[in-house]
Amino acid sequence: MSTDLRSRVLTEHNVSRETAQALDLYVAQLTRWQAVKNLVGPATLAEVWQRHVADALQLLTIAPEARRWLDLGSGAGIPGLILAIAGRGRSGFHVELVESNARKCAFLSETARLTGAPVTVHNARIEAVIGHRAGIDIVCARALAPLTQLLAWSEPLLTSGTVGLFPKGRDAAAELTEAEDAWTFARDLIPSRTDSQARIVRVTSLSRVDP
Ligand SMILES: C[S@@+](CC[C@H](N)C(=O)[O-])C[C@H]1O[C@@H](n2cnc3c(N)ncnc32)[C@H](O)[C@@H]1O
Repeated sequence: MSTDLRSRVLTEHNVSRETAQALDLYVAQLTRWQAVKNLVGPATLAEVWQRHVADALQLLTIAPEARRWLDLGSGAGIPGLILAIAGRGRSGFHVELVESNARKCAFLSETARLTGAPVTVHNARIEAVIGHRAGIDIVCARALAPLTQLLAWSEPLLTSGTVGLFPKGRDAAAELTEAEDAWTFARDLIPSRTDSQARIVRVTSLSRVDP
């Protein structure tokens, strides 16, 4: 682990000592489970503070007022569990994590318990749960599916006032073009703080394109 990177990330995000301890616990858990369960790309663990922690925390800076989050395809809790750890001191802050892989859900539940992160873990497929969610401020998903698919899954929320935040790589513009064939929506492309090539697509006011 790079101590410099850790310090830089904690300073940039103005993280309290308690939250820093909880994030350290998250990283320790990820490292421990990774040895046997392979939760993230092995090469990314050496840069966990930049590639995963900072990449997740930047969403809080985009939506500082949001309290109720839904993270689709959470995997090892990126971004959802990291957001919950950082936001746990904020009144009403809560993150729902949807993940179909039971092994990853075991990691999410154990790490949330150890860090005191306010989450609900849904060990389920997105299709089975998303139509039953309400009162969600932000739906997010990283490294899960092309934007068109993310919009299709999130339709019940994005047509009802929820905002979508979808971190994307250098193909963000192409994914937007494809999505605009099927959907009408307002959107911004926000530069990523962790990768100069990457963008976070913010989506609001979704509706289907008339046939
Ligand atoms: C490539 S990983 C990304 C994980 C994490 N968001 C990240 O950025 O590191 C995608 C995750 O989504 C989960 N997943 C894929 N399709 C899903 C579905 N339909 N419902 C629930 N989870 C799903 C997979 O099990 C996997 O853990």
